[in-house]
Amino acid sequence: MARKAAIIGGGVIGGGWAARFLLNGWDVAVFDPDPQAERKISEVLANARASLPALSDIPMPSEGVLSFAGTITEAVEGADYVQESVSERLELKHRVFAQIQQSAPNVLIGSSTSGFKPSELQERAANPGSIFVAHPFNPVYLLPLAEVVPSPRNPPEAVERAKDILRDIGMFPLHVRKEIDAHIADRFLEAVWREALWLVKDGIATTEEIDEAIRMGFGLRWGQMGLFETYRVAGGEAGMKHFMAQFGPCLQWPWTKLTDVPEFNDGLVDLIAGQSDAQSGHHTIRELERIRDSNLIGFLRALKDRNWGAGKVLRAHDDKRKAALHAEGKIGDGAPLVMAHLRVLPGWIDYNGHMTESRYLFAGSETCDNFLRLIGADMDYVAGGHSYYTAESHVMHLDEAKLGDALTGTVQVLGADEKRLHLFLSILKDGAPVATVEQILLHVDMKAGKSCPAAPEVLAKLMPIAEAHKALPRPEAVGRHVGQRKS
Ligand SMILES: NC(=O)C1=CN([C@@H]2O[C@H](COP(=O)(O)OP(=O)(O)OC[C@H]3O[C@@H](n4cnc5c(N)ncnc54)[C@H](O)[C@@H]3O)[C@@H](O)[C@H]2O)C=CC1
Ligand SMILES: C[N+](C)(C)CC(=O)CC(=O)[O-]
Repeated sequence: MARKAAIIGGGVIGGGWAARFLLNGWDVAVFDPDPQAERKISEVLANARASLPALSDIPMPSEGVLSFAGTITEAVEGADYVQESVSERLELKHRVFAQIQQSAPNVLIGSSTSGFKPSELQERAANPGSIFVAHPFNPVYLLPLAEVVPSPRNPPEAVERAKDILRDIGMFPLHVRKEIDAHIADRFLEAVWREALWLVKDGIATTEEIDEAIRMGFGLRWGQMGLFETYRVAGGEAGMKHFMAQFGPCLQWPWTKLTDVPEFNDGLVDLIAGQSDAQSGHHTIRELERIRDSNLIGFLRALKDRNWGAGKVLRAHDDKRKAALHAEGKIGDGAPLVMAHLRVLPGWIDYNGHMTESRYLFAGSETCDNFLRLIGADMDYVAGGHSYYTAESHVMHLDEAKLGDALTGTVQVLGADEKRLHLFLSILKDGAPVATVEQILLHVDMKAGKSCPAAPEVLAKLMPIAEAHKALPRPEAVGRHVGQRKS
C-alpha cells in the first residue's frame, strides 16, 4: 500500500513537495486555505511530470493519489510523514504544529522554514521531538538537497527515520550538525543576495548583468564542484594552501567587507523589480519555470552520466529502486520496458513544423542507452573498455510529434545472446507509436575493436528480460525492409 504524506501549505514550496512525493509513489493530502491552491498545485505538478521522469533510467513508480483536505485534521489522518510549508511566520507555524499534533501527536513533521531554528519551531509544542527542519530548494521536485536540522530535543532515531523518508523520494538529506539561523545554504544565498542589492542600488550593475556574471562563470562551477573544491583547483598544483596564501590578504581589502544591508525601502524594491521586469518580463513565471527545469534536466543528466555531485544521488536512487523492482520481480516481467521520457523542444522542429527525422532516432538512442544502463552496461562499464555498438537501425515514421509533445520510449528485447542484442524501440505519444526503431547491437571490446561476449553480470540482468519478452507478441514491423508493402 502507498505511504501517505500530508503537505500543510501548498504554495511554491508545498506544491514542489507534493509533486516529489506523488511522482515517487506516495499518496499526498494537501491542506491550504487559499482557494487557488488546487490550481497552483496542478500547474506545478504538470511541470514536475514533464521533467522529473527524465532523470530516471528505470520505470517511475505509479503516481500516488493526490487529495485536497478541508482541514489539517483530515490531511494528517493516517499520514506517515507531514511536511509543513506555510508562510515564513513563526506564530503561524506554531499554530499549525499545534493543530497537527492534536490529531497526530507522534507523526514526524519536517518544516520547510528558510530561517527559523528547530528549537524556535519546537517552542510550546506538545511533542517537540517530532518537529525538525527539512529545508528544500526550489524546484523541490528536481533539486535533491534538503537540509535536515534537528535540535537537541529530537531523538536521533527519529532524525534518521526522517532522512530515510527523504532518501525514499530521491532527496539528499544534508544533516546540519548545529542549529543556526538560516541553516547552511541560505547563509550563502543571503550574502550573495545582499551584495547583489548593493551593486544594483549603487548603479554598478543591472539585474541582468549580475545574472550574466553568475551564469556565464562561477555559477556553472558551483553547480558541479561547490566552493572549496573549485578553489582547491584554482590554487594550481599546490592546491588549497597556495590558493589561501595568494588570496588570503584580500580578506582585509574593501571588496570583502560589505556586510551591512542596503535600506529596504520602496525605492529599492521598484529599482530591482523594474530591472527584473525589463530583463525577464516577456516570459510568464510558468514559462521561466519550464526553461529552468529543462536546463536543470540537462545539467543533472550530464552529472548523472559522470556519477558526480547531484548526479550521484540520482544514480543511487535508481539503484535502490532497481533492486526493489528486481526483488518484487517487476523487472523482466514480460512487458516492454518504459525507458525514457522526452519533451519535444523548439530546436527539434524542422521546416515542416514537426519533429525532424533525426530526433526520432535520437529518442530511440536515449531509450536504448537507458536500457543499457539498466542491464549494467553503463558509463563505468564503458570506462572499463567494453560497450555495445549499434550495427543496424531501421526507423519507421508512423505519426507526427509536435513542439511540446511528451514522448515515451519503450524497449522490447527481440533476442539476445552473449554478443548480440536485437531490440525493438517504440517512441510513443499518448500511448500510440509515432516511430519505431529496430536495432541490432554488438557487444564490443573497445580496445581490441572486436566483438566479444558481454560480462557475466550484464548477461545476468539481460537474459531474464530477454526470456520474459519471448512471451510478448512480435511487432508487425520487425524485419520489415524499406519500401516493402504490407500484405
Ligand atoms: N520560495 C522559496 O524559494 C523557498 C521557501 N521556503 C520556505 O517554505 C515555506 C513556504 O514558502 P513558499 O512556498 O515560498 O510560500 P508561498 O507564499 O508560496 O506559500 C505559502 C502557503 O501557505 C499557505 N498557508 C497560509 N496559512 C496557512 C495555514 N494556516 N495552513 C495551511 N496553509 C497555509 C498560503 O495560503 C500559501 O499558499 C516558508 O517557510 C519558506 O521560508 C523554503 C525554500 C525555498
Ligand atoms: C529566498 N529563500 C531564502 C526563501 C531561499 C531558500 O530558502 C532556498 C532556495 O530555494 O533558494
